[in-house]
Amino acid sequence: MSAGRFLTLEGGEGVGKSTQARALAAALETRGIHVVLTREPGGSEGAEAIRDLLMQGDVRRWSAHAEALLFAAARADHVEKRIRPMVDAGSWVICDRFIDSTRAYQGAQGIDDAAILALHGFGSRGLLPDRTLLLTLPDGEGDRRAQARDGGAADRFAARDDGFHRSVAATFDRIARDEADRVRRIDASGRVEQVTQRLIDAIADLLP
Ligand SMILES: Nc1ncnc2c1ncn2[C@@H]1O[C@H](COP(=O)(O)OP(=O)(O)OP(=O)(O)O)[C@@H](O)[C@H]1O
Ligand SMILES: Cc1cn([C@H]2C[C@H](O)[C@@H](COP(=O)(O)O)O2)c(=O)[nH]c1=O
Repeated sequence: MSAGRFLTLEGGEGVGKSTQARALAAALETRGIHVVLTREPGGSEGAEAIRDLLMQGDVRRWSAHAEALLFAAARADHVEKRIRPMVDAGSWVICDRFIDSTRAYQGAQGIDDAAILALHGFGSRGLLPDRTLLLTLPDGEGDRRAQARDGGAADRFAARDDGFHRSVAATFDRIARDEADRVRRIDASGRVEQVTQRLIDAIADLLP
């Protein structure tokens, strides 16, 4: 049995993470790899229940600190109940968002990066992906795609202002610069199949 792998897709709203997670899963399955597709917040029964708490309601429903704890709790359950067991069993787990989203989004609300990583160390034993694929688009393009998809109905996070989303993008960029071994920036413009090929190129060294 070949080794399991843990891949994450990251980026701002509407850049194509869910579309590419599905396309990458299909491409890997054609190579005979067993793939588990999952997402955050959510991915296990307990984490999906926490997702409902996080995604619904007023923008100010939770304090920034409470929100960071809820994301960490959801991830701890997801990692223990689903991600680690599936990777240990030899599957490739593709997760739509993970710890870097917390660093970017909760970081944009003033939560310190070191505190987020400390919570991750405790809750999820510091699990990091084998590769993180950071999808990038020119400013405003992801928003346009998301609005075309949602018809203007935004969740608690997407509804925040441009300054918030600029801060999210800047943190993703910083993480990609500082952790270049793990994180690859992927141009998400062009046709879906072109973007998928860029993702495959960015994990070529991990393929069996
Ligand atoms: N390469 C592409 N070109 C044009 N449209 C695309 C492309 N990839 C995805 N889309 C469309 O853009 C919209 C957003 O894509 P998707 O839902 O995959 O993004 P996302 O990053 O997962 O969004 P969110 O962060 O809001 O969950 C969808 O309507 C999708 O069909
Ligand atoms: C994992 C994670 C997510 N968020 C935010 C980012 C998005 O606005 C939503 C998730 O919506 P999606 O359509 O499922 O991508 O939640 C966050 O703030 N912190 C996190 O750790």
